[in-house]
Amino acid sequence: MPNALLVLNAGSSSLKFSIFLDEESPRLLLRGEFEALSTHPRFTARADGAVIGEQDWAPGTRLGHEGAIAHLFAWGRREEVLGGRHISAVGHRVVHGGTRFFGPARIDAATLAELEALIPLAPLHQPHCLAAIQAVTRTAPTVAQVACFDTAFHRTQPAVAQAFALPRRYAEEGIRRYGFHGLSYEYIASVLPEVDSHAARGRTVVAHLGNGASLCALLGGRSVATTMSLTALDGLMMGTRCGAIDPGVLLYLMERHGMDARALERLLYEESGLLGVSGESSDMRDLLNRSSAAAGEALDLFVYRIHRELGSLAAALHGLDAVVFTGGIGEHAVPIRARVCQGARWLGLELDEEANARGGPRISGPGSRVALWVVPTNEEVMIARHTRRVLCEVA
Ligand SMILES: Nc1ncnc2c1ncn2[C@@H]1O[C@H](COP(=O)(O)OP(=O)(O)O)[C@@H](O)[C@H]1O
Ligand SMILES: CC(=O)OP(=O)(O)O
Ligand SMILES: [Mg+2]
Repeated sequence: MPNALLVLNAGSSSLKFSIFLDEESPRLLLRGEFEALSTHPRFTARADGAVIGEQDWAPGTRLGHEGAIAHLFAWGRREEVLGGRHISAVGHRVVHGGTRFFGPARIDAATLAELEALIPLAPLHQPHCLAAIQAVTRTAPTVAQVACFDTAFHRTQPAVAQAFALPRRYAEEGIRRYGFHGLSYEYIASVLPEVDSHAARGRTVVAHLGNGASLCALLGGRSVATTMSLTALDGLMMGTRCGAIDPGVLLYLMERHGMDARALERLLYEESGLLGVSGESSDMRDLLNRSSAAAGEALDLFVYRIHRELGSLAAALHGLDAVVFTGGIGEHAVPIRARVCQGARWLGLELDEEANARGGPRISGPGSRVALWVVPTNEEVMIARHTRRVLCEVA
């Protein structure tokens, strides 16, 4: 009987998990989430859409990643949950792999120390990924753990796409463009040959529009450019992040508002984007239901920034054969997809409005020069595949 692989994607206040059968093509058994880990924790697990596990803690309970992981392992040991299978390995989404990690890596104390040094490059994500790793080490010290990086897929980019126009010594220190959402792009690249073989061989922009948002230019399925860079702040406007910004703005805020690094970090990562511009919400579904002028302006800017960056990636690809929408917004926000496509008609995008309203998968009209698709992403299955491969190589 195959064992089970646990996949963890740790956020600041949530922990998403999936459990796969540990076999050559890992198959999903169940998935779930812990929400509001430090305020009002709630655990839900589903298999085939049906709820198979639920728990609520009292308001004010600080469960944290450690408590959540202990609960998850104890729950998973129940006979009715995994049928007596035990968790043989844990795969983690780790946002930043820096210059050292260009592929998934088995986690040991030395790896963990290197990943800790990258916290300043991903302050919104990396501490939580590492907290989950440490919690698993304490709860289940003998279980093998593998880190799968959001940065790794972009290592195929040409040197020019990875460079900043700064003095060379900074590049040598690792200050360069990395790019993120790589597990999502890798998954899309892996299914693209079945979705659209022409796009898979050709020039495709994938729009991963979620809470964090970025675009990636794929040439023959390999990343050649992306909108995020050293950190997950660059490029598109996001839920609470500003996206690309004139560095002069930061100098001004330091000089005139006396802001230090911590204050700027909070402003740029947590108080900007849809939340900052609307003053109302960071959540796209919520904003689409609001009628205030500020909410409208936030949506206008979100779409405008995608238009600008889409043009930039089409330039990096010297043309465009397909656009794929994915992520929570890309998969579900019908009006946002419509506005993105309408404003990019000059690039050859012709939307089929009915297909878009249905959610695709193909949403381009018959006359469209550029094929348009909606493809749900699956970062978790990518992590499960990598984890298995790394551990099989080691064994
Ligand atoms: N039906 C929907 N319509 C519009 N937006 C949606 C819908 N479902 C989810 N979203 C949006 O997707 C975003 C979350 O994307 P997701 O990829 O799940 O984020 P995360 O980066 O946290 O994984 C939120 O802004 C949410 O409002
Ligand atoms: C890298 C990143 O932005 O991730 P997320 O979309 O999960 O915030
Ligand atoms: Mg995400």
